[in-house]
Amino acid sequence: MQLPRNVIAGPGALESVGPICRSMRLKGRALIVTGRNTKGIAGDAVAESLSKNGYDADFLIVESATMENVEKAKRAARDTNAEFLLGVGGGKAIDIAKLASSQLDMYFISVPTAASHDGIASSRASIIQGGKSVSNQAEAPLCVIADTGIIMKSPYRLLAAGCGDIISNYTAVLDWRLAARLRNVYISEYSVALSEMTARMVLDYAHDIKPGLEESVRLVVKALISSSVAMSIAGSSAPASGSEHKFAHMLDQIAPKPALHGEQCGVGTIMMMYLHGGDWQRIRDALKTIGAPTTAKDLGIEDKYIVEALIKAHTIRPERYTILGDKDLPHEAAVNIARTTKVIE
Ligand SMILES: NC(=O)C1=CN([C@@H]2O[C@H](COP(=O)(O)OP(=O)(O)OC[C@H]3O[C@@H](n4cnc5c(N)ncnc54)[C@H](O)[C@@H]3O)[C@@H](O)[C@H]2O)C=CC1
Ligand SMILES: O=C(CO)COP(=O)(O)O
Ligand SMILES: [Zn+2]
Repeated sequence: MQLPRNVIAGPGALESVGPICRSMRLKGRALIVTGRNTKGIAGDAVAESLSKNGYDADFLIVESATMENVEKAKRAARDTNAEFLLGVGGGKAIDIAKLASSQLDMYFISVPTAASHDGIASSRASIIQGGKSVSNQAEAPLCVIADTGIIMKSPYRLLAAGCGDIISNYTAVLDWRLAARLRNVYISEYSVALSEMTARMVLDYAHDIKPGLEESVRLVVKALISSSVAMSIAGSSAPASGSEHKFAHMLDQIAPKPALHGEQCGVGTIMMMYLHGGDWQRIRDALKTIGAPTTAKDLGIEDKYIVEALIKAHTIRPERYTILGDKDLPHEAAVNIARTTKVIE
């Protein structure tokens, strides 16, 4: 089980990046893997904090979470003689830096600029390989430094997406239990308990998650970290990624303009909860209350892609058995799932 050694979350946390690296006795140059926008939002401030504490740093700008970009990050780290990496930005920059540093045997520090995903502190990296999303084992970050002041200023849409990524733990756990019964896969009850508790916190406090509220940011950031930890305890993403994630990853593959990861996972959770015979209306109501998408229209994705993603979702991570089974869904069944749950009209 691998967990971060230090987790700092609070307003102004970015200033502690340099001092934390000192306290962790890190040596040498740093490579900051970040996005085009997030460099200005946080990357430059991270470099400044490092510099004040005697560290030189180089930047690598990345956009998509592909294996090519992981290789690019590894090359950049070698070319600049970096000795540790920081991922500064959304889930994609963090996953690229996380996997590159694991493969290079280097320390990694996670600096999220948005509360949009639960990969902040996990030991997993979701990377597109051969056109498909693959969940890779990686090392958990040495430290997580989440500046809630910066996250507070990020678009509310990102925070609402993070809630969708957390609420998806409900169906992920149902799928995991199903796979344990049908396929005899290992299940960690500690991980299940943490994963479900985290999702329940967001569901129960949905009314308190609103734009412009510091408390909302704090609640969601803590939930994302504990969901990450549930994955690290399990040693897999099973407690936080099941059929609803397969659906979301398939949409990323086929929709001309996919929505945010967490938004797609939230909509997937409504439909997969219906398939599991659970209270899908409660999931839908909570997402609505938070202001997260609940329909194809909200996602900005045409109905036909929702149906196609449902039919083919089982082909993502075929080794992870879920309620979607291991065959294409009949077209009519997929339409029925999406219509009954009001995802499509
Ligand atoms: N490794 C793991 O355990 C997990 C990995 N993931 C992966 O993470 C990715 C999804 O993460 P996202 O953050 O949704 O995607 P992302 O990294 O593409 O970020 C979404 C957008 O938010 C912008 N952004 C970030 N911070 C901002 C700020 N402060 N102000 C304005 N804009 C800002 C980014 O520039 C980007 O345009 C997917 O690839 C998903 O598979 C998701 C959950 C868990
Ligand atoms: O997105 C995730 C959990 O929220 C990561 O898991 P996968 O990459 O296995 O889907
Ligand atoms: Zn996710």
